[in-house]
Amino acid sequence: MKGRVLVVAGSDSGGGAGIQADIKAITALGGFAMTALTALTAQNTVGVHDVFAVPVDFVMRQMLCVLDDLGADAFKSGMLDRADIISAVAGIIRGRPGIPYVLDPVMVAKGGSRLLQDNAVETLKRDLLPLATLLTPNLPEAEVLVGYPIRTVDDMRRAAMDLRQAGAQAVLLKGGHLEGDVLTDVLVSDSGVDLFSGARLQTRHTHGTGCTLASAIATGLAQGMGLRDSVVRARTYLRAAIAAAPGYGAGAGPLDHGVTMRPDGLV
Ligand SMILES: Nc1ncnc2c1ncn2[C@@H]1O[C@H](COP(=O)(O)OP(=O)(O)O)[C@@H](O)[C@H]1O
Ligand SMILES: Cc1ncc(COP(=O)(O)O)c(N)n1
Repeated sequence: MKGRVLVVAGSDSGGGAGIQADIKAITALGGFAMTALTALTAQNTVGVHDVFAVPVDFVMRQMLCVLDDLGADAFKSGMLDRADIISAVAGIIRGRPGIPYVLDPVMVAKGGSRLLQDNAVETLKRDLLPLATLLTPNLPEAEVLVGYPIRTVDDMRRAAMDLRQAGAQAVLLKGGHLEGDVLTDVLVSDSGVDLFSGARLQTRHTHGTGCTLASAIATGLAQGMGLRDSVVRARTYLRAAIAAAPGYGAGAGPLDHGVTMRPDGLV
């Protein structure tokens, strides 16, 4: 069974987002997670308190070691921190065109800390966007990438189409940051436009939702599922994990990534 996902992202010591969320989500959906760390954050549910950068050569070492030996069925990237890391990661992914790649353009943590340097956005657009099988921006990230405000689902549809024009093969623009009781994610791919809507779960425990969703989708692609089916399963898993959130911490708490492993947790 295929299902090896190589994740390039940062560590969240609080266990709710970043590499920790990625490993948990991939495992919960039956995949095999491998990792290349770009940065370590001292982080909890309240915010990012410190960042320790990993040198770019060591990020590449981690990726190449894994690829030379274990191999991968999908790539997923999250916090890339700096422009030099983005260019290096792009070089490695570009050399393996058959492997699907989910690009989560992480820029700012929920608490407001920057997880990508300002000068790195242009590099991300130029080097990584054209390699993405799927780009998964949230609303603020999509605004930075397209350069105009996004206030409605129609705006989301337009922005997702523009980002596809900019080079991503498909775009899932996530609507969690839009006000309202109903949340809509917009998928634009070569099959057209798909809207996924659902009731907003009333909770403050949404730390790591973006990381979790992108890794869950990458797992589906690694396992040989189609893009739409991967998105549908990932959203079902994400909702179950949000609904079962344990409520840890004083801020935006983590999800229950292990929900699929409980007798009553169905995906
Ligand atoms: N309260 C919620 N209830 C249900 N789904 C949510 C909730 N908050 C976020 N989501 C879903 O989680 C995913 C990521 O959310 P979003 O907040 O848009 O991105 P990010 O976590 O990257 O900031 C999206 O699929 C969104 O629809
Ligand atoms: C290391 C790391 N990577 C990504 C996120 C974004 O997650 P979120 O937007 O859900 O806070 C984070 N907080 N920390």
